Amino acid sequence: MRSVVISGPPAVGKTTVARALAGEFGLEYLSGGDVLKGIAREEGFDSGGDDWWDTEEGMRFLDKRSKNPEFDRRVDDSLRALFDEGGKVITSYTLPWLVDDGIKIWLAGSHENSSRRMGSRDSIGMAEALAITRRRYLANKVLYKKMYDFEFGEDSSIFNVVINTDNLDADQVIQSAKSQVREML
Ligand SMILES: Nc1ncnc2c1ncn2[C@@H]1O[C@H](COP(=O)(O)OP(=O)(O)OP(=O)(O)O)[C@@H](O)[C@H]1O
Ligand SMILES: Nc1ccn([C@@H]2O[C@H](COP(=O)(O)O)[C@@H](O)[C@H]2O)c(=O)n1
Repeated sequence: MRSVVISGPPAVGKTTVARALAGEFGLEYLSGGDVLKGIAREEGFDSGGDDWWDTEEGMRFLDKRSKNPEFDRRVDDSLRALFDEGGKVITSYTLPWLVDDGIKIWLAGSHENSSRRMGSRDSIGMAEALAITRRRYLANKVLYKKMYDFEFGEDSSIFNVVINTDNLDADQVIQSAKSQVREML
């Protein structure tokens, strides 16, 4: 069975959709974030919890990654090999630009909506969530341009499925993803 990759800006809902697709189609769910957290642990960070990326420690690791692309390269190399085995659903910022086959989903959404979602997931205020969303988005954009020469968030032409999540709740996004993926698996 083909693998599925889900990309999109921070806290747009990638994990939520990936888990739902895994359950619906019997795919194995893997998270780029979890692989990267494993590397953060090797680097001495205490990287637990869904909200870790949005903590001060998570931001420090983001700065470290910005200076050293090797962390991200290790994540991407291992995920690429797993993706090519088939039968996976993977959340990854970068994989859609790095693999040829498979189903590529882009979840679009404004920074404001991402921040609202991050705020309720991580129990932080809107202003702080907005600052974190922008910082994470921009740091990744710069890093991927430098590493792979693509413009994260600006080119949806490589995706098989694009869902604008701004006016949809999580269940509506999931239903849309399921019905489109069902046609392509
Ligand atoms: N369409 C939606 N509308 C409102 N809330 C949503 C929607 N999709 C997901 N959420 C909620 O938003 C929060 C962030 O979702 P999720 O963790 O799936 O995002 P993510 O893109 O995987 O995040 P990250 O980039 O930080 O790994 C969660 O609390 C989730 O329940
Ligand atoms: N090569 C990468 C790097 C990161 N991810 C995803 O990033 C999230 C955390 O990263 P931030 O830079 O935004 O703090 C994490 O949830 C992963 O989804 C990735 O997929 N691939």
